[in-house]
Amino acid sequence: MPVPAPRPVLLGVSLKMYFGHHQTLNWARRIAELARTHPAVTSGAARLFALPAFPALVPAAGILTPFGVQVGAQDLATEDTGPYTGEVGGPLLREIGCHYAEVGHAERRRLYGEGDTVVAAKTAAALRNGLTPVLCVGERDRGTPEQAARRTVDEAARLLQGLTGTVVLAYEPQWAIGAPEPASADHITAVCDALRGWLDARSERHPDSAVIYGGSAGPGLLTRLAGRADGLFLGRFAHDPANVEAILDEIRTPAAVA
Ligand SMILES: O=C[C@H](O)COP(=O)(O)O
Repeated sequence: MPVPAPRPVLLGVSLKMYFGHHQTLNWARRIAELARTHPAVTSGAARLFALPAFPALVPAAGILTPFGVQVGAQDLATEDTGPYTGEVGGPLLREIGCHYAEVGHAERRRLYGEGDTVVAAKTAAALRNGLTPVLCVGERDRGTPEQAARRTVDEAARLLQGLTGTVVLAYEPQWAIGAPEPASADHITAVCDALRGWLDARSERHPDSAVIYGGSAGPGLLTRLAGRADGLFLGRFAHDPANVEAILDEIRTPAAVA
């Protein structure tokens, strides 16, 4: 039986609300140049995606997608169209070239009161509009890896109940977001292994899905995770493209393996 090809490492970046418009586009140009030239990307060993603020989506997609870097929104409406002032719906996001929509980030839960019902409805909205949800899951308080794994798998199961389609599960322990350091490699791998096992048992419902880690992720972490996560979901440490390059340098390319 042929050996399945290893999954490409998936590196996503959410710019949150950190950058201005021109700053976003300058950053996107640097990332596009990395995607054009870095062997980890050109060999197919790594895939990149970026989630800028809504107004930058169209120009950022114009800069990034020609080099295979997919873009996505940091949020989307539960509804597709109608009288929802200030919201942005999945059909529009799809129309302007989004591939991803992030849902369930801890900041949206904590600051904007989004709970499981809203997060599940946004996940459904993404899937029915052909967008891959980047579904953030993760425990609020620091505990043991076993507790975190149990809680996080339960959360994913709750939020994806009755839904089918490719998803990216972004494991983000809430206590590690905006921190000086990520969670320990042992903690991350225990939870990512549990999420991977859960997804693999549902591969017909959620084909080609990925489990990535976010929460103060930066250079060096992929190496410490030794392939036990499908990639990283980066925040502050991706603001400097040199850090993205350093992370890409950690990924073994087919040429480097041979
Ligand atoms: O969306 C990204 C995560 O919340 C991680 O952000 P951070 O790396 O700045 O902690």
